[in-house]
Amino acid sequence: MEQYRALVARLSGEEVLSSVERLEIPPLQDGDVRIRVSYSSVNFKDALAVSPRGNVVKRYPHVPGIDLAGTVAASKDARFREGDPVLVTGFGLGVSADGGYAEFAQVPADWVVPLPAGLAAQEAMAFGTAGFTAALSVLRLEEAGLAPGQGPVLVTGATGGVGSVAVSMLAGLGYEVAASSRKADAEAQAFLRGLGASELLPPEALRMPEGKAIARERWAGVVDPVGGPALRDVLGTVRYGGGVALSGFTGGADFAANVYPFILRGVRLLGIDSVLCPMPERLRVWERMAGDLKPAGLLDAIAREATLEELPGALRAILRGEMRGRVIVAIATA
Ligand SMILES: CCC(=O)SCCNC(=O)CCNC(=O)[C@H](O)C(C)(C)COP(=O)(O)OP(=O)(O)OC[C@H]1O[C@@H](n2cnc3c(N)ncnc32)[C@H](O)[C@@H]1OP(=O)(O)O
Ligand SMILES: NC(=O)c1ccc[n+]([C@@H]2O[C@H](COP(=O)([O-])OP(=O)(O)OC[C@H]3O[C@@H](n4cnc5c(N)ncnc54)[C@H](O)[C@@H]3O)[C@@H](O)[C@H]2O)c1
Repeated sequence: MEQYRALVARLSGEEVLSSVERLEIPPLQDGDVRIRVSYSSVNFKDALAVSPRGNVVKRYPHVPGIDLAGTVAASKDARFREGDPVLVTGFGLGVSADGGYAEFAQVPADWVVPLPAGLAAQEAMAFGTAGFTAALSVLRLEEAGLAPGQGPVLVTGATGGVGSVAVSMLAGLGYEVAASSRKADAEAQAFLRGLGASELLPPEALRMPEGKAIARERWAGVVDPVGGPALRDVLGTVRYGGGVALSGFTGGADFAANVYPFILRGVRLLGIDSVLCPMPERLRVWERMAGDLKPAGLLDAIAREATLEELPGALRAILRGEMRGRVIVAIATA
């Protein structure tokens, strides 16, 4: 029986411990595709998947990794053939099913996206779920009427995965980008300027004046992977008719808001879900990511590589809010 290397997360008392192990390739079920993984990536959700109270994974041992890119090694679905370059993000990958931190993965064909022309596997994983979420946020804002020239677009959590890709995509499309980050060091500032942000703001600068229910209009649109209580202030400063694409909760899951931005300015709160995004839209988003949404410095400026062995450290760092840009995982086949 052929073996493959994978990062395996196991419950040990109250802790989840991860290490690289050799596993046996299971038989391929009807309707499934076996993928030889070349790259994966690191997302906030991957860190939750190896956290005992992360609420993402229900059973261990488990192979995490919500993203993968590679080639089809075997297929029991007529849509895919051996050698096809493909990618998978979301659905149950790395959550209900073993994920991309492995040399091989087996998934339902319904989860598989053909790698779009113009995108290498490495680039697809420099995007990964975070980049897909940034792209979906931009698309939803465009659908709500956002266009360059309307005023600054705010990106929160701007040095993180979703945030940094969003800054880069928006700047590339010609938007004026204001980047909000807790990281005030020179390196983080240079990183954000390099991605195309023209204004840098600490989270405190987004607060509405004390006692105000709504404040001066500032943002033509907002990409918000941070969420939490600060969302009230963000909503209160969106320009007439603008949208807020809300994707994350690094700042908290709960927020209190009032009705004024919605009923006085027609502000729209746009929920962003990358996980179950239906396949026709998923394919459209990836086409845009291989085209006009692909940042010039995707691999050089935003992403850096890690090995399977380096993953536990990278997962701890993202949970502590220390991530800058994207980490792609190079999966070497033995
Ligand atoms: C890609 C980036 C990310 O997605 S990062 C987000 C990672 N977090 C998760 O996946 C959330 C995991 N779920 C949870 O933490 C809890 O279920 C939350 C959402 C807090 C709700 O808890 P609680 O109020 O106790 O309700 P519950 O667990 O009984 O669920 C209520 C209904 O909601 C559903 N639900 C749960 N999780 C998800 C999910 N990830 N996607 C879609 N639906 C979800 C449950 O299935 C349940 O619905 P039903 O009763 O089964 O119909
Ligand atoms: N809705 C979706 O489909 C979807 C998809 C991808 C990510 N997400 C969510 O988006 C968020 C970001 O994911 P990521 O992979 O980019 O993570 P990341 O760690 O790369 O980025 C998160 C950023 O938020 C910052 N941050 C953390 N706590 C903060 C706080 N209290 N205030 C302000 N900034 C704070 C961090 O410093 C970091 O820069 C997560 O909550 C994740 O679950 C959702």
